[in-house]
Amino acid sequence: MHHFEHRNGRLYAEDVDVAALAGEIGTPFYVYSEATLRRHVRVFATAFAGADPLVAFSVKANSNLAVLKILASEGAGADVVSAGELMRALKAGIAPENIVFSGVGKTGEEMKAALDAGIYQFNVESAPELEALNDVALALGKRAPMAMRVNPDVAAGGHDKISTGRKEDKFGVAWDDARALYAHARGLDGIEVVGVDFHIGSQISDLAPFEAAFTKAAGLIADLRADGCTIDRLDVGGGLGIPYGDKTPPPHPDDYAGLIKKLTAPLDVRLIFEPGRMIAGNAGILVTQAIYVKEGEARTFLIVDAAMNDLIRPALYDAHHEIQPVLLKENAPEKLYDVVGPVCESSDFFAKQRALPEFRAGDYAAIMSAGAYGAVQASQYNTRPLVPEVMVNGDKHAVIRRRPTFEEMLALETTPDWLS
Ligand SMILES: Cc1ncc(COP(=O)(O)O)c(C=O)c1O
Ligand SMILES: N[C@@H](CCCC[NH3+])C(=O)O
Repeated sequence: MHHFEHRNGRLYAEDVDVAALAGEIGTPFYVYSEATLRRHVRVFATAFAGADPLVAFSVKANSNLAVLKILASEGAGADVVSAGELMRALKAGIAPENIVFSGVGKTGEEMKAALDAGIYQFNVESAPELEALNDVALALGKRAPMAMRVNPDVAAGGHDKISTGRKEDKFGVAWDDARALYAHARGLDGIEVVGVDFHIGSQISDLAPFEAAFTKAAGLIADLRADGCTIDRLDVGGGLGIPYGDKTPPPHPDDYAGLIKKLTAPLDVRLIFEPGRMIAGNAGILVTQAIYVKEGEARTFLIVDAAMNDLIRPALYDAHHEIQPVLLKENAPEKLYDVVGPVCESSDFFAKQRALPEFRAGDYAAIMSAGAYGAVQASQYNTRPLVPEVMVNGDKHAVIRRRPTFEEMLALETTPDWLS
């Protein structure tokens, strides 16, 4: 069941008419479906009923407090990568014992905040980070629960810029160093070794890399246990791809969960998942309005009011997003468009040479699958206000982040006194 679909030629977000919403909110804006978020996070609860995995939503994918609150109400935890994300997760009501902290550059201050909060686990990514965590924990008179993020050196991920599990990527501890580093960690009084962690990339389109990484991790767990480490947890990261409408769809989340379940059954570990895109990606769309249709010499440009600063995925990763008219017109001819924004960059595009039903200035368009890595990666480039985010639930809707005023956008800036 899809929560963004046309009924009688009009796009609905659940039971909310998107064109009416656009009239009320003003374009561009993001819309999220609460029902979709809930359905996606329940995949794990269903697949692992009775096994009590921790589903730590990767907050970087969509960090809006309302989104986090919805996921928290489903029992989800959070995977955070900064003090800011930690603060959001706690504020949304996610219990500290359901929070894991990832990232290659955690600062001492961030470690302290997380230790004070009493989070579940630090995923440590290097030898110097391990020392720093030990020092911070000792200074607080605490022991930091620690899993090492190991780099299994498997290639996975939809795009070079989002691959993370290869030797040349900055993430994780080199496979060959892991065992020695764990042995060292065991001797540190500020560290409590609890598990093993990997995360191999994002928008992964088949299950083979997960199986490869998992098989290596299982071997490591056996070695570490033989060395005398207590390994009770395995964090398998995130990374499962979602259908964006261009390529063969990635495996269904049920199949992914099934594979992990089968592989981990003999291991006797508590599983931690860090899904981001899988939960939020297809729970959101970006609604925009055509400003002009420009007939160029070689192309027809559909110039819309959303831009790369609102959704940077096409510019950054050549990502494909489906584009749909919000209101379908009967017998509209198809035309080839470059769909672009108003920002002064050639990389400001949403689609190139895309066949779409004919658009006119003023028509609304929906950029699909924009719920993950959309609003969170937005900027105010060209002094464009961050666009509002709206949550729908059945026929209800609420603005969950409003558009800032220009005064608010400038409020942090001051002119040096020698200029006044
Ligand atoms: C450590 C970690 N966990 C989880 C995720 C979430 O990934 P995804 O949105 O692909 O599920 C990421 C981002 O790739 C990450 O870096
Ligand atoms: N931001 C990327 C995914 C990166 C995942 C971060 N760990 C995307 O939009 O596809």
